[in-house]
Amino acid sequence: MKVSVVIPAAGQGRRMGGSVAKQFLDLCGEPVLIRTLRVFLDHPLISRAVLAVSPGTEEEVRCLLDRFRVPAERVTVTAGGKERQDSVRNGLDQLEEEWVLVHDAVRPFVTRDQITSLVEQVQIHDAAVLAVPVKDTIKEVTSSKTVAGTLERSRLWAVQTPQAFRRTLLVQAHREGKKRGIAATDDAMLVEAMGVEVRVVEGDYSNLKLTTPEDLVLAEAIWKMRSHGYDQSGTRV
Ligand SMILES: Nc1ccn([C@@H]2O[C@H](COP(=O)(O)OP(=O)(O)OP(=O)(O)O)[C@@H](O)[C@H]2O)c(=O)n1
Ligand SMILES: C[C@](O)(CO)[C@H](O)COP(=O)(O)O
Repeated sequence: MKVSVVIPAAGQGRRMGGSVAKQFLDLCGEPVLIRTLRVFLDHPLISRAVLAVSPGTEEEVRCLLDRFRVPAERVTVTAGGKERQDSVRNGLDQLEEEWVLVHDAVRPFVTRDQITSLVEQVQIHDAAVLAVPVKDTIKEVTSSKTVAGTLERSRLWAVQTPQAFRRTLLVQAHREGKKRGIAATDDAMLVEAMGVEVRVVEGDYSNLKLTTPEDLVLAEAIWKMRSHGYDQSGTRV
């Protein structure tokens, strides 16, 4: 069974601020991107990874992989695009494996078991995403900042990555989404638009997407917690 991963890593990190794109920031001694990449390359089910990076930085990223001794023969570096959706589509063009995972470069805390669960589920359902139940009450708000309504929290999940798909399905979903002008914030949205059911696999809240500065503080705490042998619930593993 062949499974590959596309890692969109071409973002600018505008919400994070600073001069260095957040995927290249140091996380306890290694760049975020390297830490994320290692989880997949160390997984027995993952054959290879495609990194979609800012156009023109491909060689710089290859040097970074070399510096951190990432096995280059299992990583293809390609140009990303204007939006995350474009970067993923470009990454997909480099693949031929039957199954594909898509995972944000800035989510370094995905676990081996979560990847295994997604691979198991995608082979049954063709599409599967990692998600956690929402903890806050979510309201729809008008442009004039008044509440338009409150969503039923018991039905709301915060979807993360990895998101796993039969590759041909995701390629078709991206093609149709582009044709229809769908601006998708995740890949599952494009598959849903085709009327295909997407399976939800429960993850955990430590699978943080580094987005704003306070996430860096959380990331360091999560890394240290895991390095000292504790899982996300604080239980010694
Ligand atoms: N054109 C883009 C935009 C985003 N990404 C990647 O998609 C992931 C999730 O995107 P996000 O957290 O929004 O990253 P940025 O777009 O960099 O953040 P911002 O919106 O704050 O600029 C990140 O790994 C980012 O590098 C990408 O590959 N190509
Ligand atoms: C794909 C994603 O991580 C799922 O939660 C999220 O939609 C990415 O959003 P971003 O604005 O591109 O970070």
